[in-house]
Amino acid sequence: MKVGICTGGGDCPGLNSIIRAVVRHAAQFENVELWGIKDSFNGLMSEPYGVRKLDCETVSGILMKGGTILGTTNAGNPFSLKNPGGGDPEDKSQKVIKAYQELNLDGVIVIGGDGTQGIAYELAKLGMNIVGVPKTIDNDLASTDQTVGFDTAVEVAAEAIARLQTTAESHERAMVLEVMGRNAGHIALHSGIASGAHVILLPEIPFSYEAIIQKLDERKQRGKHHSVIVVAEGAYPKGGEESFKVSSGRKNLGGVGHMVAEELFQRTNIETRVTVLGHIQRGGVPSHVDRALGTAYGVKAMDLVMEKKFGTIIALKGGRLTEIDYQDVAGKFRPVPADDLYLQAAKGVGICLGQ
Ligand SMILES: Nc1ncnc2c1ncn2[C@@H]1O[C@H](COP(=O)(O)OP(=O)(O)OP(=O)(O)O)[C@@H](O)[C@H]1O
Ligand SMILES: O=P(O)(O)OC[C@H]1O[C@](O)(CO)[C@@H](O)[C@@H]1O
Ligand SMILES: [Mg+2]
Repeated sequence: MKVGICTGGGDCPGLNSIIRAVVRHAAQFENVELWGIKDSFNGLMSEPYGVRKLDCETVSGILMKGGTILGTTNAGNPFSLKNPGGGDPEDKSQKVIKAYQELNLDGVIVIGGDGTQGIAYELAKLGMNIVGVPKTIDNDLASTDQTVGFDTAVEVAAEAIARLQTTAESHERAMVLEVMGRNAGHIALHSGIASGAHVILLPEIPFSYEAIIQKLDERKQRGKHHSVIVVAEGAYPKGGEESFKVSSGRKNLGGVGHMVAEELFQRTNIETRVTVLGHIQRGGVPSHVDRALGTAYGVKAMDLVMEKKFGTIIALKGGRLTEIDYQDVAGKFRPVPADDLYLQAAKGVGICLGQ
């Protein structure tokens, strides 16, 4: 059996633990070859193909290494591939299918978030045998309780909040921390609760400045002249819109932290400062949770390949790994639900959610 493996979308801590587990588990079966595909599906569109054989030696020592040894991209949709020379994007999906056939692959393990899995579903419809593994710091993939990478990102954000608490207190400032997560507030919510943020603003709940100011006033009356405000990059004010910034010609969510800080200063005269945590949330050593979860996902992925259960993506549900049909996941996004356990917890301890 010849099996491909790739990582797609933004990188995250824990990807290498999945790759390592797949390769090590594959070695327990006879006649299984693992082929790493470079940079998501790009390795199947390049000439020559960007593929290399993986064995236990190749994956030795990568368990605690951040990033992905296979490389990745979040700008490589084969169905509408940007033309480096300019002009309209082109559909290169048939090139991927041709490579898959020419390489004699029996299946591909696709490790990715919602974007990558959406592409994988379309490729599966064209005849590729695919098993999906959910990863992303954003934790916004439908049907799974936790994606690989989320735990580490929360850990990093929680540490940042804890550090902002002390400097906020010394200077009696409102410190604003902008965290990642695209249009889902999981990172902001979990890290904010974990490190005692006073205000958490999520994309799921359009915020009002009046509500935030009321919270700061209440704190002032209790003799607390500092606060920490965690803002998810996709958050926006009631009746307003999301904020974007352009990096290397690409429009990404970002900028809401500065907007909130400035508006609060204008309205209250409280001194504010902004920290944009950025890609620090995606780099470095994965947490033990992501390393263990990644290993479990990797083993399950290889088992599904051996059982020929293609067209499925793994999901963690109530502490168990199960497989779900691609069609039940693709195109679905998981924001923080209104009845989320952590949303209730935040409200229960009096954190202002901007309402
Ligand atoms: N709904 C979609 N359907 C098909 N392709 C998509 C969709 N959304 C994004 N893409 C493409 O998927 C690729 C990866 O998407 P994205 O950047 O969203 O990463 P991801 O796999 O969701 O992981 P992460 O969110 O952690 O970065 C990009 O090439 C993007 O153009
Ligand atoms: O690496 P890039 O292209 O700047 O993308 C950043 C985006 O990717 C993520 O880190 C993961 O999806 C988001 O949280 C963030 O909005
Ligand atoms: Mg995504």
